[in-house]
Amino acid sequence: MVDWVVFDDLMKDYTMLDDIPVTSLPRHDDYQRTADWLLSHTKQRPLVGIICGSGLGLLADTLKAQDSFPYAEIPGFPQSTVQGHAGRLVFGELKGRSCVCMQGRFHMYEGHSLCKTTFPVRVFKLLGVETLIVTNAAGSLADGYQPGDIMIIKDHINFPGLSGLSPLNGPNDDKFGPRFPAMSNVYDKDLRCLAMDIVKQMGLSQFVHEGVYAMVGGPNFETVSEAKLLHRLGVDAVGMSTAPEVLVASHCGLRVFGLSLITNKVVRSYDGQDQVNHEAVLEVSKMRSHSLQLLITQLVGRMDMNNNTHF
Ligand SMILES: O=P(O)(O)O[C@H]1O[C@H](CO)[C@@H](O)[C@H]1O
Ligand SMILES: Nc1nc2[nH]cnc2c(=O)[nH]1
Repeated sequence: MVDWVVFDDLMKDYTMLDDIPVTSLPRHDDYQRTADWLLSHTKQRPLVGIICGSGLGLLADTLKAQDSFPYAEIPGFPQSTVQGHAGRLVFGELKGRSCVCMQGRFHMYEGHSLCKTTFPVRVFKLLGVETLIVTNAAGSLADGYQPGDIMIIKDHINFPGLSGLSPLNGPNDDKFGPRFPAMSNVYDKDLRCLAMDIVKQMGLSQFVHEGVYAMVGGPNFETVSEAKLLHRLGVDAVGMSTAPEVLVASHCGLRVFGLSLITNKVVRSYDGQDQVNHEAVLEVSKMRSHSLQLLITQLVGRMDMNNNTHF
């Protein structure tokens, strides 16, 4: 079984790809062992995997016929340390469709290596999941966005990735996917169109946008100059997660859909008094998570199954 303590300790000392201790990277067997344990503890056979962002874990509570496992009980699973991330894997049904839901995700700023933050995604793949839905809490840079709005993620800018921090670093495991995966169509267009259709029917068009998410490393929020830079680059919303999970999902052939709940405006002026903080992020997430839950439930109910063009 992968020894995260030893691995993370080693990773602290290795910044160059050449120096990554290859024997410490999780191997296919490590992911498989966790997936086999889960499959032997639940009758659910999920086709949809959902990752809940900060304060958005209530979605998992709406699953029917639940089996749930604290992360601490799952062999090989990392532990979450952030407030608003309960740390449970919940299996169950949404609209009669079998799903598995992470009530709490892992972030790079917690000190996890990126392959650890994305470990569950490959486990999902081995459970039989075809589609990954990622959600997050994010700050907005786009002019028309308000706290409480929802952004369907059209594309992302992965700042850690652009500077060489990728969960796909190290030897490629061809059993999961190719050495050089394309990312130009990573957020599935059909699912984005279906979501927009559902949004119209729910009468939510005024509050829902489609835009570009940027991942930064965190854990600090942005300086004014960083916020101005992100805005100039065409970023609509910024957070500290999601991109690594999406990379790993797409690499192993999962179809991906992503939603950001806008919890705050990123401060772009030196004159304002506003200061973002995690408690405010959680408060807005909880307040508006119901619409996001309804949207995801409808989407799961209406999406094509066994129709994953990535296979
Ligand atoms: O991306 P999620 O996990 O939703 O959380 C977001 O909210 C936290 C900051 O309040 C950061 O972790 C940021 O990434
Ligand atoms: N980086 C970043 N992450 C967030 N998560 C929620 N809000 C924010 C924000 O304003 N900036």
